[in-house]
Amino acid sequence: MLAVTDLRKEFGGLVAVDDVNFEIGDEEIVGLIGPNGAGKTTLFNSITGVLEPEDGTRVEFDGTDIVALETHAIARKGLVRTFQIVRVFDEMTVFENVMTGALFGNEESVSEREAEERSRDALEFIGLMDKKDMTTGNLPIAQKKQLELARALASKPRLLLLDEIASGLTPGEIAELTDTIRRLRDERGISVFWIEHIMDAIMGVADRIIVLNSGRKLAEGTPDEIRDNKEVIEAYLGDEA
Ligand SMILES: Nc1ncnc2c1ncn2[C@@H]1O[C@H](COP(=O)(O)OP(=O)(O)OP(=O)(O)O)[C@@H](O)[C@H]1O
Repeated sequence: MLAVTDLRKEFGGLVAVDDVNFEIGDEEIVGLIGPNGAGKTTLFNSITGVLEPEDGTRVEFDGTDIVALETHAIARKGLVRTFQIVRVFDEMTVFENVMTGALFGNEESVSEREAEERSRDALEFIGLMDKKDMTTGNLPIAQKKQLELARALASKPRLLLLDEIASGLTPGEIAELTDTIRRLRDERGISVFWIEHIMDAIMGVADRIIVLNSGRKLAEGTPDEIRDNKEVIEAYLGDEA
């Protein structure tokens, strides 16, 4: 579904992402972890059109080169992301927020009625239907994150990029969130590529983990393989020292 080849991004003399290669398949949940400054956010930004990667980088989504495309054009193709800092519109209701995803996230134009149907479906799937008329600014953080997921779902994604969606949540809220993410894959066939610092959140649900360190891919494997990987452990210990 997503094939990234020789992804490179420099800031002045600093190589933030250093010729990284990987693929994400259909109905797969892939975690992206690594110490602070490893290049995770830069990698996400380079895939989603926020940053322009260096020449030689190839990013193919369903066989189409998306490197030169703008963020909204990439989203319309079905590659949708959430942000580390939640970006819902606080002054709108929950339902209005989800409608923005349903109306603007799709390649084909969607009627108001169809958008409303998709929004209702997304809110029901995520479990937020009873909050649909609330002003978003009044929601607690866990529900704002659910709302971000609902809005993304309403735009009919094929691949969802999640940026530290578990941060700031209690263990109970994290368990609920990971359950929702697993259902997105199992029941809706959506692939997930997920940056996360909270290991308990990502290790329990990911099929595969990619580890970045100093811009390079340090390791890739199942959660169990990554937990036992000496180089990965050392990279994290170095981060804490
Ligand atoms: N806009 C920028 N200009 C210059 N340097 C940048 C910019 N954005 C990121 N960097 C640098 O690129 C490197 C990778 O940063 P990035 O934010 O991608 O790491 P990260 O793995 O997401 O870190 P964290 O886990 O702390 O969010 C860091 O050295 C960072 O200082």
